[in-house]
Amino acid sequence: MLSRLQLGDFRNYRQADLEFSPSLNVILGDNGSGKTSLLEAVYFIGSGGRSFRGGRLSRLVRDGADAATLYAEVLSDEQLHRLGVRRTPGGIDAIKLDGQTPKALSEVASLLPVLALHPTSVELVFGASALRRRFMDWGMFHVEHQFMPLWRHASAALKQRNALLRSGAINPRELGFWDQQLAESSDRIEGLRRAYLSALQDGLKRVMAVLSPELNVRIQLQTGLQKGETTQDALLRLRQDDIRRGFSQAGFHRSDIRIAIGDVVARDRVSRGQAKLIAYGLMLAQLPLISEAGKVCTLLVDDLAAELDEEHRNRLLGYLAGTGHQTLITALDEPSWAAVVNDNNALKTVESKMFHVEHGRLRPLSPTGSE
Ligand SMILES: Nc1ncnc2c1ncn2[C@@H]1O[C@H](COP(=O)(O)OP(=O)(O)OP(=O)(O)O)[C@@H](O)[C@H]1O
Repeated sequence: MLSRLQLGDFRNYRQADLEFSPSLNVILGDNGSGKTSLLEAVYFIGSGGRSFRGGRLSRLVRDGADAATLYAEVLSDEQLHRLGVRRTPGGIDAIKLDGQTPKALSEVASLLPVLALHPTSVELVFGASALRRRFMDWGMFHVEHQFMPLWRHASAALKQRNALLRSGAINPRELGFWDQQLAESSDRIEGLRRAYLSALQDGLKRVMAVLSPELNVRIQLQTGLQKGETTQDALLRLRQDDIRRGFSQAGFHRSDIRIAIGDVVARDRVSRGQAKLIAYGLMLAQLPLISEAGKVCTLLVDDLAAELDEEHRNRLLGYLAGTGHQTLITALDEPSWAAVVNDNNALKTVESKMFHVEHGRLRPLSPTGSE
């Protein structure tokens, strides 16, 4: 979990220094004050340098500054780690973890599992399959030791096979070799994903019973293979077409999660508000699995009220209050947050810290709201 964060020239922050609560942290501020940017900074560290909002990453650097700097103290496995990152508009140009220089920020992503619950999370239901693959692979990266080496091996095999397909001079024995490498590693990844989704389905049932009991959400791995077919069979079946197209159409990189309400695919059935509850439910269902792996997640919750009616918002807040994971949540001002707490008994007993942000300047508030 995140203990401390210092920002320099990140978005509209010149300088900020915050010490977080291990449970609930409420970030208050008007529109455009810098709430989302703060969550974005945390996400940047935990996701290996990504942002959860669209747009160019070069914009993370404050206008007119040369580089953004982030320093984080992260508690993982009861050890405090110190991480420093510098990002210029061109990319990350320096990383230090406990005095050492890792090759990439993604190498330290396992220290800080972050999940961002924000308005565009609905894309998990409505968007492209790549988002759902990234979603399940994120969970497996954190809970399944075998996953990352397997994924690297499969990615290397896919790259080699695609390069060969495009080379114009295909040696059938070489192609057969990469078929086998890609097929074997894909089948093993799919096996792990299937087991992961099955565990997730159990958790999802419990979360949805709180968030939205009327939605009977079912998830299932879709491999794109025909009935009884192995990945090796599919690669052979699609070989000529793969050669024509110059890429591999079967393998771990083509899987998807089928999200259904009863028997109907969710994207054809649900409203945006319902899709948001399903997406949040899927993310929150990962938390018990993260806990079982001995890790604590940092949840970034932005613009919670958007598209949710009061009842569902309160159900969600009630659930968030009891996860046992660290949460950073945004709200407009103290009266609106006080009203939320007033409606939600579970929030009253959670140990929390509040911060106020105005034009990129942050200050902590005492629990009563006065400075
Ligand atoms: N590179 C940058 N340099 C300076 N300011 C920036 C940069 N990128 C974004 N901003 C500004 O930072 C401000 C904070 O944006 P942010 O999205 O964090 O606000 P917010 O508090 O989440 O607002 P809302 O409540 O409307 O969602 C905005 O005014 C935005 O224009």
